[in-house]
Amino acid sequence: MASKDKRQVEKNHSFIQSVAHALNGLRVMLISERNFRTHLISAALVLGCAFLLGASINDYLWLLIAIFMVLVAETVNSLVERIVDLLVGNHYNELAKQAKDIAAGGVLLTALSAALIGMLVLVPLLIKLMPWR
Ligand SMILES: Nc1ncnc2c1ncn2[C@@H]1O[C@H](COP(=O)(O)OP(=O)(O)OP(=O)(O)O)[C@@H](O)[C@H]1O
Repeated sequence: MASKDKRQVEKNHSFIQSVAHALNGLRVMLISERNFRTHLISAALVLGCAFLLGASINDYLWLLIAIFMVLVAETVNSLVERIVDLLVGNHYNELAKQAKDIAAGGVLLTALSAALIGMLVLVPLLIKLMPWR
């Protein structure tokens, strides 16, 4: 139950309403952010590989931390984009550019560290399966 009044501007009245609005935020991310969808698909592929390679609970823990780090960074990036757009609209502004580029840089950092974590977890599992071992 999001809100009966679609134009609600006052505080949420219940925990359920807060969760409903948070879920709506994730729905907006899914619908409007292509990179968020790409990260979700990559995450599903990595978890699928981990399953096929017989990953341990510890391996899944590292992978899940890496995956959620990227997803959270992507939501913060989208949040910054929207706030900047609200403030400056379609006008070029050097601080707006810096704010958006810095937020995107944060996503890049998390994506690079997630790729590193993914390799550190999956490559040893792959090597274990090699016939010459
Ligand atoms: N108002 C602005 N003033 C100056 N530069 C801007 C402005 N809006 C966007 N930019 C530049 O254009 C880039 C892309 O803009 P924006 O982040 O809105 O697009 P996007 O496609 O949603 O990005 P992403 O790929 O991170 O989702 C920004 O990183 C920034 O460099």
